[in-house]
Amino acid sequence: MSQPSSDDTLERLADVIAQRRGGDPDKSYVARLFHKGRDSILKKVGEEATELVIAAKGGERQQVVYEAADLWFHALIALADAGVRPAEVLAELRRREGLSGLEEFAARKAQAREAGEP
Ligand SMILES: N=c1c2ncn([C@@H]3O[C@H](COP(=O)(O)OP(=O)(O)OP(=O)(O)O)[C@@H](O)[C@H]3O)c2ncn1[C@@H]1O[C@H](COP(=O)(O)O)[C@@H](O)[C@H]1O
Repeated sequence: MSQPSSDDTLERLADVIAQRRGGDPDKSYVARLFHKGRDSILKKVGEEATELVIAAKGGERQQVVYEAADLWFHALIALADAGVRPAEVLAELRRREGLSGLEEFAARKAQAREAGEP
């Protein structure tokens, strides 16, 4: 049996997060975080990013998976707070597919030079 795609997982999780918004903070972690407000959500994203960095430095594979899941989960809450769906982020990544990061950087630099920016 084939596994559902990761795109479905992010969309389904985003649906659950949207449903929890405005829910009882005593019954739902997501509701509690929304209740605490944007600063708390963004602080959590920063903490989870740092935890992923530490795990990746440590090099323990499974720990990296756990911390990346924590980061993606909290990033989805931040996206919901900003009114952005995962599909929009995935579409942006798809748009960048095949576009070399180095070429994009060089084009941006050239544009800035033409515009007389330092
Ligand atoms: N994927 C997750 C998920 N990942 C991590 N977490 C929680 O995120 C919290 C923060 O993680 P930390 O490592 O920072 O742990 P902590 O020490 O408890 O946090 P702090 O006290 O330091 O703030 C933990 O309580 C985790 O349980 C999650 N909580 C919920 N989900 C998903 O969200 C759905 C809705 O959850 P509820 O809103 O709780 O119903 C669930 O069914 C899951 O699918």
